[in-house]
Amino acid sequence: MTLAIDVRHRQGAFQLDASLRIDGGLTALYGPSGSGKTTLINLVAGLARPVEGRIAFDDTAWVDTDKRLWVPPHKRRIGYVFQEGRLFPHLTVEQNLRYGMRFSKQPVDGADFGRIVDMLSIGSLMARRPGALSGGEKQRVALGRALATGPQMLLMDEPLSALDAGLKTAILPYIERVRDEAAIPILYVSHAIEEVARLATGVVTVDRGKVAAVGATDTLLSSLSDAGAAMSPGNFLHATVTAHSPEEGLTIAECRAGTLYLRETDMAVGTRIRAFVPVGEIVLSVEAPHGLSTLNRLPGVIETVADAGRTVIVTVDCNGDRMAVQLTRRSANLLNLHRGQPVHLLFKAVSIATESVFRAR
Ligand SMILES: Nc1ncnc2c1ncn2[C@@H]1O[C@H](COP(=O)(O)OP(=O)(O)OP(=O)(O)O)[C@@H](O)[C@H]1O
Repeated sequence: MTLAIDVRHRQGAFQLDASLRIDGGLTALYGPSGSGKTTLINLVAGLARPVEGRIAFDDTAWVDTDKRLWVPPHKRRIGYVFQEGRLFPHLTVEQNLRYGMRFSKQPVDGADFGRIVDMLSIGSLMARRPGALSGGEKQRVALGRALATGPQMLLMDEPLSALDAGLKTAILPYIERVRDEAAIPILYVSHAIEEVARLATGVVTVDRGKVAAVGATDTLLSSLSDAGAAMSPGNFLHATVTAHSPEEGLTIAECRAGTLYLRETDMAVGTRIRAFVPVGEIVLSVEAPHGLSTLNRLPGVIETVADAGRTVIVTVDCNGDRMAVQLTRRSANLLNLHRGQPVHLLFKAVSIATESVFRAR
């Protein structure tokens, strides 16, 4: 499946000019506040009409201003999950789940309904009303309600931003399951880099109403480091869990760059993981570190030193793992950093969020 978007739109002083193609998997729309992410998915959903342009899902055009073609939202077969669940407070979970199905042209059948309920572990909540659900449970039900309509595409607009860190971590595996099992494309708006790093198979970055970059998650989030600080991008390290130290609350893993010390996870020894290390969390040292509490110490050699506005982005080859580090210009000047220089990259185990360490796909 392919969603092809080529639109121009105006909202007050804001102009959106976007042209992109999205294939299957979970595509994150990522960018600063006010960049136009919600506007873009509202255009896809049919909640707004572009001033000019075309949006097509495979061979079906949903909007084509040249041909005066407009398919209303309910005929696009899109499931929509918002920041706050927007469940009907007076209906039970089951009634909420079945509500959308009544208005859908192709709701799921009984077997698929059961699969959705199992996939999201909401079977035990069926008789409750939304007021008796936690924030994370509400979002799982909202996701279930969207899936039960039998959508051909799912739009999720910052679905986790109202949840605290613990609830967020708890719901991420469910979104991964939907991504991997529901086999429909998902367009997912977020400005939380860890969420994008973990969930997205592809990323579209949006900046001031324009598509800035499109690419596979690992490649794109790593290369964003060259684009500047505003996005707070980071590095993916691929590693294998080698041990746990429950008394210290640590999980230990090996990657090409060296040994990683992470907050304790429940991933078994031997599990292949990806850890997302934000550029801003890394300290660069030109000498072997002594007397520091920092557990993660990866040796490497500087590859590039590049200006990024008021800061400097340094890329370091750590035995084949390429890591980007963000420094102030003053630090870079004081250390006289240059290509080929041996350095050490340091970061604390606790600076890597639990949700930033996940199973490799
Ligand atoms: N109805 C409207 N009338 C005029 N301007 C609007 C309207 N709705 C949104 N805007 C403006 O359009 C721009 C894009 O908004 P949009 O909600 O798409 O951004 P966003 O990237 O989703 O931001 P956030 O991450 O904060 O949700 C913003 O500058 C916003 O102020």
